[in-house]
Amino acid sequence: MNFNDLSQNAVSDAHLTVNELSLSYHPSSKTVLDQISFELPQGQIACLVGQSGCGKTSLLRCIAGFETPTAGSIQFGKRTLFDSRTHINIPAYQRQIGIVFQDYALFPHLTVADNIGFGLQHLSKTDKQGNIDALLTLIGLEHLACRYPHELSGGQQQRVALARAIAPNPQLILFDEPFSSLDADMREALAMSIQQLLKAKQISAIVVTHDQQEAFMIADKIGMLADGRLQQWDTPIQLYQAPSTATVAKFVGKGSFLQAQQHGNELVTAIGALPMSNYPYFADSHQVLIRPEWLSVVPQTNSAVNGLITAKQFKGSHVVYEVQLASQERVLVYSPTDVAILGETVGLLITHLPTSRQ
Ligand SMILES: Nc1ncnc2c1ncn2[C@@H]1O[C@H](COP(=O)(O)OP(=O)(O)OP(=O)(O)O)[C@@H](O)[C@H]1O
Repeated sequence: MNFNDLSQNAVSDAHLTVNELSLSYHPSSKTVLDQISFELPQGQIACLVGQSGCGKTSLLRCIAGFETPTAGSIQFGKRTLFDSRTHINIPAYQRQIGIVFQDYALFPHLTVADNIGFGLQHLSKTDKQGNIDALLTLIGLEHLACRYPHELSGGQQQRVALARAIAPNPQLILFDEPFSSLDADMREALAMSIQQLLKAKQISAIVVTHDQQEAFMIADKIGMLADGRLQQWDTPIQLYQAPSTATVAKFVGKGSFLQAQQHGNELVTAIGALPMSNYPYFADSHQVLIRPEWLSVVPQTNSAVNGLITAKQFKGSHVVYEVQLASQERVLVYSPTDVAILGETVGLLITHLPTSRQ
């Protein structure tokens, strides 16, 4: 059986729209989700990031149908899954959404093949076996079909969990920290193979992760939550280069904040005047964000802006310098080579112009 046959029932109308979704677990308790709105076109992968307790899992559980939001709506293609105004609330088991949890949640008494085939009871024996074989091939575990979950590694178990979620042919799969119990190499390899698999099948996915690098690697869109509010819903590059709030800027990636005074189209800072349209500027605090790779450490004589190296870390592929400016502000700078020693006075150049903010 060709694996493509599995997607023959897929409808193209699988656009997820979450509109002004709010949630409080108890009427008197605080708002856990506060008017969350975003859209996810079919086949796109979104990652939810944010501090512990910001509401990532709660949002996933609302979409899955495990929690009842206090207000708002969830539309998936032509189907309304939830709408507080019209009192529509499709039960979880009828939402046709796949779910993959952190702990795999495989059935321990079923083999790999039977775990994958669990949601395919409605098919004939031949069709069911065909689907299971195609999925086993897809996840590269044909040779382990008869094993039980406890006889598999963590990565293998997670691949079986994914195959089980894909088997009923959902158009959306929700992942809650799917790779968190795996080691770094395994995480990266599995994240990439799952991304390819989802893309090949045009399955949309929402992935809750603590790992920003993982989100950058697999996401078409990243949603950053803080205190139950969606701070930004954007491409990974935009989130990194043009964070819309200081909260996002502080959470995503590394960087330094410098005081900035706006003069026309420029931001005047201790490292010079910067074109305002290119740099993330937070007007309420008069601060501009400078990423470490936007600057270079050069000999003192090569720049009008000087600073003192106050810290230095060798990271293998690059060196991280902390440079104290005349204003007493400190900036981080990445350098591909080791060019200065601790306590040395160096020059600083702005060598990279971030892409224009949209
Ligand atoms: N069943 C529940 N009843 C009451 N409060 C809850 C319940 N589940 C979660 N909360 C609260 O809702 C808030 C958001 O929790 P949630 O698990 O969604 O956050 P999270 O971003 O997924 O956190 P983490 O990254 O630690 O998993 C927290 O303050 C949490 O204590």
